Amino acid sequence: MTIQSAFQHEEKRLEDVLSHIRIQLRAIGPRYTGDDFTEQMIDLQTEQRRQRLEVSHREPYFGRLDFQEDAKSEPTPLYIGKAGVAHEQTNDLLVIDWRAPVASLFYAFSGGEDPVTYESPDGEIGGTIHLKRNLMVREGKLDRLVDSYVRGQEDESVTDEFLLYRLGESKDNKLRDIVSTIQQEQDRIIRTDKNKAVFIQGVAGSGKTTVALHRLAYLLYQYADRISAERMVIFAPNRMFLDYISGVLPELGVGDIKQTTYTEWAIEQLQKTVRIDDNADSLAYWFEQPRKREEMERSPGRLKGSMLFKQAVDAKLEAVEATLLPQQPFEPIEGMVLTPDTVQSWMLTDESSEPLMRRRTRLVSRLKRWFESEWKSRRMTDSKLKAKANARLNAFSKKIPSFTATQLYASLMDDESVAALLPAEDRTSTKKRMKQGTAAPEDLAPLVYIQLRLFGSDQPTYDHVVIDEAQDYSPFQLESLRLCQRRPSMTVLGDLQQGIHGYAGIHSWIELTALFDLDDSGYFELDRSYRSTMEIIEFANQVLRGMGDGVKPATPVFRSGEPVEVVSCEEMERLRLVKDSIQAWTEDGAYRTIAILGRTAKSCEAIWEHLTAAGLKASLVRSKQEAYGGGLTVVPVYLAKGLEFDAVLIADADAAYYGPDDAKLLYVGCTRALHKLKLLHAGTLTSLIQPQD
Ligand SMILES: Nc1ncnc2c1ncn2[C@@H]1O[C@H](COP(=O)(O)OP(=O)(O)OP(=O)(O)O)[C@@H](O)[C@H]1O
Repeated sequence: MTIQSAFQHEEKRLEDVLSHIRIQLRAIGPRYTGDDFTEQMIDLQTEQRRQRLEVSHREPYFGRLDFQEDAKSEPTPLYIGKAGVAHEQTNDLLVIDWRAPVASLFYAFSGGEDPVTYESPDGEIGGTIHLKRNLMVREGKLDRLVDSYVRGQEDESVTDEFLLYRLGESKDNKLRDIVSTIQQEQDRIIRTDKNKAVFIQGVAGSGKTTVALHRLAYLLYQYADRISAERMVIFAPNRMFLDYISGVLPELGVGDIKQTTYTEWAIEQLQKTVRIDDNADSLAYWFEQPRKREEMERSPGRLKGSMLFKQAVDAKLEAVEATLLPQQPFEPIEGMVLTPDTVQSWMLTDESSEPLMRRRTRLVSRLKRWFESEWKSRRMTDSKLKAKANARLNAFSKKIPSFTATQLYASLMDDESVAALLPAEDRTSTKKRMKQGTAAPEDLAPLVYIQLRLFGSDQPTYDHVVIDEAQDYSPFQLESLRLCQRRPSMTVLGDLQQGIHGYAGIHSWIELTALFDLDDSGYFELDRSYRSTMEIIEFANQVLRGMGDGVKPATPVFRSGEPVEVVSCEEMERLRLVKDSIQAWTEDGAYRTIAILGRTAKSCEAIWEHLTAAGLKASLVRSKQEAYGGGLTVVPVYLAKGLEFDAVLIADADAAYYGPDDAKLLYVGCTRALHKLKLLHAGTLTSLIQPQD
């Protein structure tokens, strides 16, 4: 079949499917407006179905796979889309949901005539693949058709033409779904079992964030009867990043997943009993001035985030529990006695896995009930005696101390074990913060952990937790999140090579993976980078080498673009050259998103003022920014992590701004660019970049 006739054939088939979708849309009646609750619920579901069908009507599918099952005599074409569509009468599948087991063949297939298999609910199914076709449908019209594999043709491997086409597109201000081009190594992660803590180490641009979001959509489909979106949570580094990724899940038909930052979540868990210390702007502290590696190693974030510190907290909690109950008997009136052993046994048998303070409350109520029943059974009536007994009961209850998380944490600072771990000034300032009701970022994990161990949470446990940029998390933070799950079900992703928050995060994945049993966890690496052109990736890999031995360079997809430019200038010319470059790029019109990355917030402000004075419409990103609007943005390099832009200009690649310890930061900056990267430097070029010929 020629490409032309294949195109016509697919157009006809598309029209046929669309007509079925229209029939189904027409069959949905008007919306229910009455008061009946059941009807309202049914209406909600119908409305969701209508929305899904409308999306399908615009783009019903993106791929076709001709699969011949072993027992069958000929291949069946399977059309794969974002949502399944069944024939309204026969129930035959016109479109298969991308998350269905058979669709895994579409992603896993790498060419060749060898038999393939997939896991269906009824067991393994084998067969052969005859065709893998990518179809681009926009607003119900077939735009593009690419056969990436045709059985029997000379080149038997799957080609990347369609992927390259997608990667070459320019981006707007939101991350997008990749269902039509998910790669084999990504699909494996997406479809991993629910009951695991999955760790993903991936180079910049390898699709970690995107994969994690697709995994959520997959889990919701695959375990629809066991998990719900309301009991899932995504942790991202800041609000701006959350805004940036906010489009993907709705595109995948998933809503209602809580998206938060660790700080916001922790404050919520602590029921707003603390607020973040305004003086503790750790970003400004660590990034606005050069800081030494050794200082990072001894930082409060590393110390208080460590498992050693958690052990000290655990020991404190155990000591509190061991000494919580008074050693005297409880005797509300003469002769009515409860021995310390009985009180102790009540404390233990009352659901000993329950948080300590809840058990305390339960115990106090039980003492009351016990007294009341003894009083009754002894037929006592003397009201004066009863008042006296109640006073004794209150006095006894008070001897069972109750703590808040902040009180216990503050008192921990006086413990010898902690004195050996934290410097004296840190312990003093921590106590001061607890008194004032404030917390530094590094206090949050221990505080939440103590809170959960003392009081538990008033929220349901999480079915699944996603942690993005997890290299910036401490083991203690992960432990605090583990307390919110019955069994581990997590997707934890990051890149150690972008670990610019070394003062708080991990230096090796073992620090986090070691928290889980081997059977409960999985570890994956993603080495291919999809974001940037080959030239940009090769350039960034060169920066990476500045981190020393053991680094893993990214493997580019074969997408060639312009060479990376490194331009030297005089200091006084810098701002003008930034402006000239940007003007040229905007006039060109090829880029929808452009970023100028400056080393500090201050330098970004100067650039932004200069551009604004020249009449360029740019937005300046600050550390507490909530949204990312796309277009032309000036952003401190340390806030650009996770984002991407069609074109990036690094305004100050000088040796004075990027010292030998700043390789990660510069690497982050370079890898934000999709199609175009330029670096300016005044004076000596940073030693992280080899001078170009
Ligand atoms: N299989 C794919 N098909 C098409 N595009 C892809 C694919 N995988 C990743 N991408 C694109 O690559 C870019 C990088 O993806 P993403 O931001 O998820 O990567 P990341 O690993 O989280 O990056 P970083 O660590 O640098 O923030 C995005 O534009 C994404 O759409």
